[in-house]
Amino acid sequence: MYAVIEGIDTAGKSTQLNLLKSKYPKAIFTKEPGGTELGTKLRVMALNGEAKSKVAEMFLFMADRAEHIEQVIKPNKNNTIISDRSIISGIAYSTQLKIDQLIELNLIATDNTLPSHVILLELTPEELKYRLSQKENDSIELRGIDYLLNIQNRMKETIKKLNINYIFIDASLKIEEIEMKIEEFMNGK
Ligand SMILES: Nc1ncnc2c1ncn2[C@@H]1O[C@H](COP(=O)(O)OP(=O)(O)OP(=O)(O)O)[C@@H](O)[C@H]1O
Ligand SMILES: Cc1cn([C@H]2C[C@H](O)[C@@H](COP(=O)(O)O)O2)c(=O)[nH]c1=O
Repeated sequence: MYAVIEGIDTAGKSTQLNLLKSKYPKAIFTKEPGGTELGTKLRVMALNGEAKSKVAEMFLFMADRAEHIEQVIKPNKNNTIISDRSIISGIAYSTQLKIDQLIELNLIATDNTLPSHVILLELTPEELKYRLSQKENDSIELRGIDYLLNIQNRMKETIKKLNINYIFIDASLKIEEIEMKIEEFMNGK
């Protein structure tokens, strides 16, 4: 199983991943960007806003994704892999290109590898506004609520287009309720 937790910034991905770690002690937990040695450097460059060109920024994330697939996903294909973000974020956050073009480019980066299970934590505008106000925002979060809600819509569209097994969960539910829904989904219920 290659399961990914997706959602815009502050959706609650890390919170749920921490809970999954105790339920799946043998699973490989990984993330994009930054799941490899090269990816750690690319993550800093991408999130510090070093690229002035949006296309250059997109390719930094895509280079991270290609390395992650080769170094982490493919070698562990017979294990349970649970990743914080994936190709879905890659496509959704690259707003300068059309989703169909981005699917083609990203499938080159992933050598046609796709997650088997996608869990999308979906935020309401009110909850997103509140959660962003509670933390220091990085260069992407500083783009604001409308930008992030558009990304969330693009994530949903991308997941449907890629025809992957998915669940959309209301991120405002209680942490334990979300945890239960994720467990049921991963157990195929
Ligand atoms: N179900 C929930 N209800 C209320 N608050 C929550 C819930 N889940 C997470 N939070 C809180 O929302 C904030 C963001 O959560 P978290 O760091 O898990 O999100 P994230 O998706 O990993 O964020 P990022 O993408 O920015 O790293 C944290 O303060 C966390 O405690
Ligand atoms: C994979 C990917 C991510 N992003 C953005 C999304 C977030 O704002 C950051 C990652 O930070 P987090 O701590 O993992 O939430 O990067 C992006 O713009 N493009 C991508 O491909």
